[in-house]
Amino acid sequence: MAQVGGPPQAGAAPDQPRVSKLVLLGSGSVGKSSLALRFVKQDFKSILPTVGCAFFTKVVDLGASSLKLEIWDTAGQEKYHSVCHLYYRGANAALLVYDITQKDSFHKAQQWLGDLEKEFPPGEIVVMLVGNKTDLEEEQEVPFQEGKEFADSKNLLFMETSAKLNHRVSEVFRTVAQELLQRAEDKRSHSPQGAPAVTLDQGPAARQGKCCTR
Ligand SMILES: Nc1nc2c(ncn2[C@@H]2O[C@H](COP(=O)(O)OP(=O)(O)OP(=O)(O)O)[C@@H](O)[C@H]2O)c(=O)[nH]1
Repeated sequence: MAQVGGPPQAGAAPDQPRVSKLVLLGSGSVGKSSLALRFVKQDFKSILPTVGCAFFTKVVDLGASSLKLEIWDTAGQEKYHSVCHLYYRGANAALLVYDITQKDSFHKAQQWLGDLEKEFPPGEIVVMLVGNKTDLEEEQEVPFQEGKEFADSKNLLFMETSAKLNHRVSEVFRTVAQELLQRAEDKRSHSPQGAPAVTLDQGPAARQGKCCTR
């Protein structure tokens, strides 16, 4: 579990990086907090179950541009499920995390997607399916191909990670950040006056090929 933080800032000054809200969803113990901790603090340790929601921020430097991610780490335990939709309101991106050694957690991630689909029109937010704990490959219950096929069928980005071994963790967040910036850029270039866009509403299909490897 991470520390519960205060409310995030609503926006950023013109010289500040664009701010996007990313929410981590998935069953208890799949490694949501560990992924956030690894990405934000380059750390991995035994952590207690999240209560309610924990909050992190990190500026992702993508060379020519950067993006500030507000990372909302939700509690996966069933008893908190009813409050979780409060956290993903206003999200620009979601990571649907499952544990590759727990088939149930893969099914649960699919249910979370159903919840997101009720909240957001198709393609409005960037969604990545993340199969965590690849270091436990010998116990794998959800093959890579099964995760990828599901992600493809739903037009989601997809990666497998190990928060423990720091395998592909930063790639997950950087890919989502890149996608958010790309969509904002696409939106801006398609708007009649070239005005900066606020709504992010294009699907990731065209760009997802680059991030479907272990
Ligand atoms: N082997 C292995 N263990 C991991 C990995 N990621 C997390 N864990 C362990 O899995 C357990 C649960 O991790 P958390 O990060 O608390 O999981 P969570 O999804 O945030 O859990 P909730 O807060 O209950 O929703 C902890 O004991 C972690 O150390 C991983 O990549 N590999």
